[in-house]
Amino acid sequence: MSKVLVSDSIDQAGIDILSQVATVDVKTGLKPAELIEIIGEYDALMIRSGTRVTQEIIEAGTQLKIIGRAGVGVDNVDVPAATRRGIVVVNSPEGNTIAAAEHAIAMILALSRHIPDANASVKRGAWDRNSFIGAEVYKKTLGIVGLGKIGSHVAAVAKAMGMKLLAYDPFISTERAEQIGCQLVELDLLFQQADYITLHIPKTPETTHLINAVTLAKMKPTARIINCARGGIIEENALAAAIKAGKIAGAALDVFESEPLGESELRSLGKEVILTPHLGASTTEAQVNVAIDVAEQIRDVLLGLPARSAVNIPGLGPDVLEELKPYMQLAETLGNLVGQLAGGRVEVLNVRLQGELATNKSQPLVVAALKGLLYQALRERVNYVNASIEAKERGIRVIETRDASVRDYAGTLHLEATGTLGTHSVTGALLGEREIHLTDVDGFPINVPPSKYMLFTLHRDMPGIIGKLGSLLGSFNVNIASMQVGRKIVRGDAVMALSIDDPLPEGILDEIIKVPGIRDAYTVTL
Ligand SMILES: NC(=O)c1ccc[n+]([C@@H]2O[C@H](COP(=O)([O-])OP(=O)(O)OC[C@H]3O[C@@H](n4cnc5c(N)ncnc54)[C@H](O)[C@@H]3O)[C@@H](O)[C@H]2O)c1
Ligand SMILES: O=C(O)CC[C@@H](O)C(=O)O
Repeated sequence: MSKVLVSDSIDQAGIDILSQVATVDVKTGLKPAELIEIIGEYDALMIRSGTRVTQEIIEAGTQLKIIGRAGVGVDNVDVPAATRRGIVVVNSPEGNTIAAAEHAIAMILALSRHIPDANASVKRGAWDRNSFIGAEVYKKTLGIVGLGKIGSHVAAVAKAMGMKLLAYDPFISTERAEQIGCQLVELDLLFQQADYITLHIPKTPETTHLINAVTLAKMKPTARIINCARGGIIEENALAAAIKAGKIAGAALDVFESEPLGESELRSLGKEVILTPHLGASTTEAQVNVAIDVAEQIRDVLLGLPARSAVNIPGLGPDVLEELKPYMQLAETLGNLVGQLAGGRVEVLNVRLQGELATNKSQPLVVAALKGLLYQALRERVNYVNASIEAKERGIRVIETRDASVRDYAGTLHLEATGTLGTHSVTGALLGEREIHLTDVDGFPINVPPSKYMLFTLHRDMPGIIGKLGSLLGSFNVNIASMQVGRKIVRGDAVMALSIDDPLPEGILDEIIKVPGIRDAYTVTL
């Protein structure tokens, strides 16, 4: 049975799902060294934001197949390191959207009405109504930086509160922003006009320290900043200094450059600053959502099924996957076949996607073809996650072409591998939407379903050659299941494709190429 380590607290609903297929150990609060020591026993790791999955941990996780992040951000996982090791990284892109958006709204209101400090003063026994005069949000301008899932929900709620909405997001259209009720503006204008600025962007090199001394100086002295996105988007010392100097009115932060928050100027500030310990996703509903979402994906991957929200398998969303599944199998089989025909080190793989495959949605087929191509070298170590990287590291150049015109099939895939021992090509298609057929080998038309053990010959089309090959195989006790010859002209060059019941015994290939008329022979195991 597989073993799953859960190293941050997650909802029981997730544990129940994992327990269907694995032994689940919940060990929270592990130090990095403790995690490194035990991770080698586990097939899957499930985390929230508390565990930093570094390259060292990934390398120690020799059995790891999947890392599941019960939440959106995967910035606490070294995704490139996981990708190189062929480990799928999955998240829950939508499970905590509402929770995080509502936390941002709560921060806006709490900041405007000084709720945390007013509450604390009453609990201390005071009845001070003069120190907590607030501000209304009605008719104020909210600047939303990042109009994705969370930013859009914040917009909807803020609109209902009567706020005017400005947004900055270079990756969404003006029409989309208008649908959400936002005016899309440049970042500087948003900084200059907003009474509240709320951040809903990922932390990337471009967004790191987006809020700094220079950008803070552009804001109104009455502006308040809310960050429920990621620590590090705001330069915290510059923010504290701006608030102290009265350059802006306040800030509410849920996330910090370093978590847990250590020594910080922000802690010393008064009611103009609200700090929460990364609670954006901490609702019962969101925790159930993300735990189920991610546990289901871990369960599926451990059962050999694909994950629906893998962050490191390009273009393999659930719809695409469903549609492409039979073609993925075709691509993998053809990759494996052409890799074995090519023999030595492959340097260039030409992938031609034809007919209905000539769309951008077919990108995962190239990955599947590479996975097949590298299977002989890497066996189970190659998968959809690392196939492209492994190919690149081996210097395999992939050339992709698309051709919408195709005659006999809805879609065909043609692979041509050029390597140290020459060039070989195969073409395949699906029959009845699922059954794989080889339709061409090295330019010779054939029509055979691939089988586990196959023999291909390149020979001269002449009387008696099929009989001679049949007798030779018979003398080695090799049973032929099917045989087909593909030729372009009568008595010219031809290809023979044989399905055989067992692997070809050692040494027989040398005998086969001694048969007059046979120029080459290749055996493959698929
Ligand atoms: N506090 C929490 O507990 C909590 C919970 C959930 C999500 N989050 C964080 O909230 C953030 C938003 O999450 P989401 O689910 O809405 O993500 P999302 O991918 O749906 O939206 C992010 C948006 O940011 C935009 N964007 C990217 N780079 C940008 C840039 N340089 N400038 C402006 N816009 C840019 C993208 O176009 C996208 O529309 C993420 O950082 C996520 O990790 C925090
Ligand atoms: O695990 C958490 O509670 C935080 C989650 C949040 O930051 C996310 O990115 O989804």
